[in-house]
Amino acid sequence: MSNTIYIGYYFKVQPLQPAVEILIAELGYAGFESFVETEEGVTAYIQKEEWSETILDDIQILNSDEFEISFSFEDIEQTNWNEEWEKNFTPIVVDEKCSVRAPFHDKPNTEYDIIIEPKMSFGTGHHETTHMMIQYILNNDFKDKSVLDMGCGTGVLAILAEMKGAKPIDAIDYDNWCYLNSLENVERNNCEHITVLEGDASLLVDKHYDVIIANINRNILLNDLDKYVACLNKNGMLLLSGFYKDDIPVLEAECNKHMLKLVETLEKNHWVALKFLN
Ligand SMILES: C[S@@+](CC[C@H](N)C(=O)[O-])C[C@H]1O[C@@H](n2cnc3c(N)ncnc32)[C@H](O)[C@@H]1O
Repeated sequence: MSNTIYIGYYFKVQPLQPAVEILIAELGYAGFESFVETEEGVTAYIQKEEWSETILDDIQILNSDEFEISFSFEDIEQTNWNEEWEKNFTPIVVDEKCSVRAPFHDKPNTEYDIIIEPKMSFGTGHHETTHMMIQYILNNDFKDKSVLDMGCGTGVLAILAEMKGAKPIDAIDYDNWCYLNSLENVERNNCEHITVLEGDASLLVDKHYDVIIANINRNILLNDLDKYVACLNKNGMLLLSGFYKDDIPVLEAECNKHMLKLVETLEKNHWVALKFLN
């Protein structure tokens, strides 16, 4: 049962802001995958196979004189994850319309109520990129649209798309935990139009979608964009996130090559989300 796959770092930060924001952005670049802001600072998780002893060497803010940052870290056993999660997870509400919560939280008074048991998967709404993608889904028409959620994590975005009337929906993730967790969450939220698939963009053969959502990272998006575009219907919409403001020019240029036009940009704590139309 001691199958360790994550390492948790517990950072104490003083004063908290903007240091926590900057720290999270830098850790994200270094390969850390999920973050929970705490009263003292932030807890950050990285997959053990992405970790090395020098993982914090390039985190500039740790050398800053303006902030005091200390940390400890430990292996997170797979079996401890739920406990960690329950300890740290507070429900989130996006634009007063959509809440993302765990099954043990009280039912909120929002139009959309998503219940997520995230275990190892990214996608609780706490991350800026998930938050902005939720905003895009809330603010766009999904009624009867066919949707691809690429890099689905917990399945949170696919689930909201179904709640907004989309169908059919494919939710794809190459990580086995995310695949299994999305299946669970799809069932938990009584979704009927979502097919969860384990794999990557190579699954996109003979597929066609009105909307493609991909919250992954700069390099994967640049690499797989042509495969997404090949299955985007005419008058389609592409929503991208998982990268920083500085990455916009390169992603926009690549999308423009495929005749996609950038029509909206969202930004939160250095992270961005882009909406393209073809
Ligand atoms: C930033 S998380 C986003 C999760 C969720 N969609 C959200 O918005 O919170 C990125 C997800 O993409 C998955 N992923 C990364 N590279 C991938 C690839 N090449 N193909 C499919 N999934 C990938 C990861 O396993 C992870 O679950």
